Amino acid sequence: MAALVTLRSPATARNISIDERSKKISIQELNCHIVPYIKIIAAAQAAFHLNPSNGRGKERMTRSDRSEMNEAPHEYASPACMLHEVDPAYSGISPSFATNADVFAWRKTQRQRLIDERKALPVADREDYTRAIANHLDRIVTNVAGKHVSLFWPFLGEPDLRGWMACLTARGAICLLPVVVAKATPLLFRSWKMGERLERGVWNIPVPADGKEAAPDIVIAPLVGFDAGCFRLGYGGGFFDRTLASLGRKPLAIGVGFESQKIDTIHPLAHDIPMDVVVTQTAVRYR
Ligand SMILES: Nc1nc2c(c(=O)[nH]1)N(C=O)[C@@H](CNc1ccc(C(=O)N[C@@H](CCC(=O)O)C(=O)O)cc1)CN2
Ligand SMILES: Nc1ncnc2c1ncn2[C@@H]1O[C@H](COP(=O)(O)OP(=O)(O)OP(=O)(O)O)[C@@H](O)[C@H]1O
Repeated sequence: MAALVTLRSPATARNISIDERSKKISIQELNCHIVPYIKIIAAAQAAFHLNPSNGRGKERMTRSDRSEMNEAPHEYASPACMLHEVDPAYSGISPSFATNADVFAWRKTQRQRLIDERKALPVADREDYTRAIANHLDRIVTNVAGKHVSLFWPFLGEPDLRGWMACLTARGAICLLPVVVAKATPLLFRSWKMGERLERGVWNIPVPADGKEAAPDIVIAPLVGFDAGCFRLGYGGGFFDRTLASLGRKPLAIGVGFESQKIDTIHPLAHDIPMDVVVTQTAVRYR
């Protein structure tokens, strides 16, 4: 089957014919101003179930494709009615779930599994992995004198970076610990160094009793899970997302965890803020 699409520009008419069997497009009289027409060709391809990437499977358009075409990166040609033909990632909606509530239910199961697996790590392995994480962090978190660096008091098998925190303090950093003020509100951060008084916070996590409140320049956030996009799964309170969203000056966000906590995707939702870097015992992943 062949179809003829006539395109009109102010200057002249162009004819584009599409042969569905041979999957070829021929363009007559197209000797200048090609770029505006490429979008229309792609729309026509989609309408005829042709491959928009010129024989390269279902790949998304790459940056070099776009610059070859001298086209703004946000412009895609397929009409909305053909969305089912397009890579589901285009729509920004997780393809595996119908509603956000389904994603939250899935996350709850994943959290439990990941926390159980983390708690089951042999202590000696956890210590080795934590040392490796601290070594990676040493190469990322440099020039800390006078900087506010937020860490965490470990629980449920998280890496224990308190030793590393003492090294940061010795290098002139002001280390902070997060404080839960109330459900569904951003965290506060209070300064703390070894020897200073702690009190019981929510979920019995120790928090600084007398520390000075400050905003972090660098946030080191423990991970329950993470994915290749550096999206983070936490304990389900939404605390770090709310905090990162509310801070006036965005800090460098570093997620830390063990390699076994990597999952294919956390099925990111609109509120999820990715980490700038995720550090495990074996890898440093930049977003
Ligand atoms: N060591 C450490 N300290 C931290 C954090 C952290 O992740 N690690 N936080 C990072 O934010 C804050 C505490 N966040 C928490 C959030 C939720 C739950 C929790 O157990 N929540 C629910 C279950 C949620 C669900 O799955 O529906 C519960 O109450 O049972 C615990 C801590 C501040 N301090
Ligand atoms: N910036 C925000 N504004 C409003 N609600 C938010 C925001 N960030 C997260 N939430 C809500 O918090 C809840 C938990 O979110 P999510 O599953 O992402 O938690 P989490 O990242 O695992 O937890 P945490 O950050 O405490 O470790 C969700 O209901 C989510 O909609």
